[in-house]
Amino acid sequence: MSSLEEPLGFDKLPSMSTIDRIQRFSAGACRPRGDDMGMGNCWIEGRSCSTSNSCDEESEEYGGEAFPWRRHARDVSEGEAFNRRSSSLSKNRIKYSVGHICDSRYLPDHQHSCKCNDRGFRSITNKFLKGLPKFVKIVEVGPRDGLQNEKNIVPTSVKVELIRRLVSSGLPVVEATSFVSPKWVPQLADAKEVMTAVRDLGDARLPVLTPNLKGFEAAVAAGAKEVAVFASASESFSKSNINCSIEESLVHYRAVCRAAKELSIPVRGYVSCVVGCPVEGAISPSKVAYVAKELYNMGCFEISLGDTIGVGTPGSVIPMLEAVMAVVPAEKLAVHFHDTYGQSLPNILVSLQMGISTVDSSVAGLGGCPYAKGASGNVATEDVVYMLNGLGVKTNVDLRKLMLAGDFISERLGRQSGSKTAIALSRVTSDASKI
Ligand SMILES: CC(C)(COP(=O)([O-])OP(=O)([O-])OC[C@H]1O[C@@H](n2cnc3c(N)ncnc32)[C@H](O)[C@@H]1OP(=O)([O-])[O-])[C@@H](O)C(=O)NCCC(=O)NCCSC(=O)C[C@@](C)(O)CC(=O)[O-]
Repeated sequence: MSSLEEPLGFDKLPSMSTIDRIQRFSAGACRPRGDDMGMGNCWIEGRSCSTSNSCDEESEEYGGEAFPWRRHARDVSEGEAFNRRSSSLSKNRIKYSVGHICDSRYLPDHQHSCKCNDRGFRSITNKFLKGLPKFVKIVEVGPRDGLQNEKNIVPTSVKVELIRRLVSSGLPVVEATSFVSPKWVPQLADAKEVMTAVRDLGDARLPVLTPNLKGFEAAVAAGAKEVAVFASASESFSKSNINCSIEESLVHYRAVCRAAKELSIPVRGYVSCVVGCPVEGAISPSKVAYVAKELYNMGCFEISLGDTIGVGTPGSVIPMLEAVMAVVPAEKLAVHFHDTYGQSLPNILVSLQMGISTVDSSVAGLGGCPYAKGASGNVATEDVVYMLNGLGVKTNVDLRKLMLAGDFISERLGRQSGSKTAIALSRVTSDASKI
């Protein structure tokens, strides 16, 4: 490990009390709890510790809402089913590939201390982080959003293997492909073959994009059990992306939702250009709220808000979310950030603080929309998982397996991963192997 990767210079620490605080966050002091996959959550949630001197109920000093938009605590049962499997995989993996060299700060399931008996420290973290959810559902969009913009056609077998690896990393949802016109998106012309090959992968939901009834019917015939429709908050982007106005698209999507309801197929709704449009510039939050509400009213079980060209900052994301949350409940919303300006992680953090607990991301930061000039890749899933691990928020994703999936696709595409976490952690591992 190079000195740059040391999180703090211990020699420069001002006082013993600070050292004490840091030790609580270091490998020895911050042992993961066996019963929760090392994702003990008390320093975020301020509760649930098993030791007598550990966190009790949330610090009274910060009993009020840190963020006015915050919804009430969510049911975390959705992720619990993955816990045991991921836990045992993690332990084996760590011993095998990292051995004793790499300390637990880098372990995928590393979670900072449950022994948070330092009231001052707890108060500080509670003050800034108590609105975070316990569990974040990550919707992996790499095989679809990530690959759709690739110029060279990726072989179907590679797409299928990528999906298989992503699923085996514990991701609960992996968007597999799009049943769109092959003239518009040639890269995904093999949607039927991909879906047919992955339809029986057991452990994850595998939604596909369907812009109209034709796409919906083809998706269902290929075995899709969940679909997504994609509208835009920008009129210009709607026309360039799906060749129709926003209102026309909503007519198509109502038809898809009706057909899906008859077959009990869940439909996710996307709204793109929620902050900015490559043609129109800034998009007003009220337009986003309007489209989101229409999609919600027609039966979409979840609305994903896409910053398609990645121009948002917390300064523009907060008012947008506030407008949407006035018409669609926070627990029905997801955020979908492209990382063009490196703003995705702060945007995600602020979204979580506002009560959202579903985040779209793309392995190795793949991505970009063919009809949004200048749009870069989605936020890398590895970076999201790393941040959430550090915050003690559960995802049930095995970071090591996820990184292997990222290596796999990056090698096939002939380029370095777009994930800073993947690059940094592979450097740590390779440095370690020289010792
Ligand atoms: C919507 C259409 C189809 C309209 O395309 P169109 O040309 O207006 O459609 P049409 O109804 O006039 O039909 C033209 C031809 O397409 C065929 N067709 C018609 N529908 C389908 C279908 N489903 N599957 C396969 N073929 C289809 C249809 O059969 C016909 O074939 P032909 O008679 O010429 O041989 C087209 O514009 C299209 O496929 N667009 C998709 C573009 C796309 O996938 N963009 C990327 C999505 S990413 C995004 O939106 C943002 C998001 C979700 O990632 C969030 C974010 O990042 O912010």
